[in-house]
Amino acid sequence: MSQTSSFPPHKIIGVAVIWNDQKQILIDRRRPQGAMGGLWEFPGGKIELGETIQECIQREIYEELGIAIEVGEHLITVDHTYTDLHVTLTVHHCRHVAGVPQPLECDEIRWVSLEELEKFSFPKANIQIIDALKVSGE
Ligand SMILES: Nc1nc2c([nH]c(=O)n2[C@H]2C[C@H](O)[C@@H](COP(=O)(O)OP(=O)(O)OP(=O)(O)O)O2)c(=O)[nH]1
Ligand SMILES: [Mg+2]
Repeated sequence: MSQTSSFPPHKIIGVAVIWNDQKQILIDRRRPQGAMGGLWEFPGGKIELGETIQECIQREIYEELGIAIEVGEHLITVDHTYTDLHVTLTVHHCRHVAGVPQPLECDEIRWVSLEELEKFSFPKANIQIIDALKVSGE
């Protein structure tokens, strides 16, 4: 029998950098319990079987925040290994289209400018995402 599982487990995550018309980005704070509890992140989640990354991002954002977005350009793909988890974060620029964001699966949400991102604590893998955003925003 073939063995396909590995350690640490690998999660493929679609991640959204959602922009509004004021050039602000939507970030959310993970719930205190569980992995990376209390840290801020860009909303997103695990890809499901048969889904494209774009479909995954659109679905996750509707589930987590109740809003409609347009998924745009790819920003960066980050591979990062935490102690017990390997993640591939595929990050796209997105545009807020409709609905008021609600913290349906997180603790808190905020619209922030690119400069303000520095003030929030993100997981380690996000350093590369934030650097890429700064470069693309220059
Ligand atoms: N959404 C998101 N996840 C991130 C970011 N940075 C980062 O390291 N991660 C990690 C944290 C989690 O281990 C993983 C995202 O998984 P998740 O827990 O939100 O996804 P999910 O709800 O679909 O998965 P699950 O808990 O049902 O297994 O990626 C980020 O900016 N946004
Ligand atoms: Mg999530």
